[in-house]
Amino acid sequence: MSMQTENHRGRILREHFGIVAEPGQYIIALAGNPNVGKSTVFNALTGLRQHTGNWPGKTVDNAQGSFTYSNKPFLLVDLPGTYSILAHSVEEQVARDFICFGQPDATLIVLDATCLERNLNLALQVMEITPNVIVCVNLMDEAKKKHIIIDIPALEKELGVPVVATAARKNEGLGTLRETLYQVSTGVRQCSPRQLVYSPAVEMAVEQLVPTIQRLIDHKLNPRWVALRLLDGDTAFIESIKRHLDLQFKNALQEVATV
Ligand SMILES: Nc1nc2c(ncn2[C@@H]2O[C@H](COP(=O)(O)OP(=O)(O)OP(=O)(O)O)[C@@H](O)[C@H]2O)c(=O)[nH]1
Ligand SMILES: [Mg+2]
Repeated sequence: MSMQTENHRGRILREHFGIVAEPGQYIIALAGNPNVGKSTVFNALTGLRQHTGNWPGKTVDNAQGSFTYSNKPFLLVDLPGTYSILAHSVEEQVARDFICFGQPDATLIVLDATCLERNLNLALQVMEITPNVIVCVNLMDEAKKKHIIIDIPALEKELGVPVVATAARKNEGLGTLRETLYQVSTGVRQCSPRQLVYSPAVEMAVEQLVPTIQRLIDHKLNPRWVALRLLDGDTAFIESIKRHLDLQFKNALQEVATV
């Protein structure tokens, strides 16, 4: 990555999200349903190197913590616990906007091993936004107690992104998690997340919108995801684009949205 891009990215992060990142630090967003052990994972990875506050302009907690792995610096950003990131609440909006516009190098999604099916909804949503996803199946000790067996390699194959099993409270699986975060953030390991396929009518509309969106957004966002949000009539998303991207882009995108 060029120095110019890195500086530009750093500036966007600091101004809009209150993220205090050092130059060269890899940024990892930490997402998950409420009460799945996100903060436990966050604490296990960052120890005491953390600071907390609020998201700018919101009464939503913001925790950031740093760690070093293989001589590379990382900043972990703990997002509010949400079941979805379709921005139906302020927490969902904060999580969605950071994953979309904060341009983290990777997004770590923590899932509860005892109710995987419900938790996978959020993982699939994030996988529509960004390819750099790592799934952490936490609470493996609780799953074991309930005789729930999870085939991690099969899940990894189905999802197309790395899956790591952990019991964060017992500090189990954290070594593998660190190594996987390192590999995905630095680009050593490429992910190819499975994409949801919608009805033929939706897919056809997406196909028609994508080339125009691609031209307008200049690789800033995943065009398929933007097309899906526009087709969904997601006005909150258009508001977020207004806040986070430049005016020229905003006006052009609104024209696309009204076609
Ligand atoms: N048995 C077990 N308990 C865990 C594990 N990870 C976290 N916990 C416990 O689960 C509870 C919730 O953990 P948190 O880390 O606060 O979960 P969270 O996702 O940050 O919760 P919210 O921020 O409220 O959404 C706490 O009591 C943790 O000690 C684990 O791997 N095994
Ligand atoms: Mg928490």
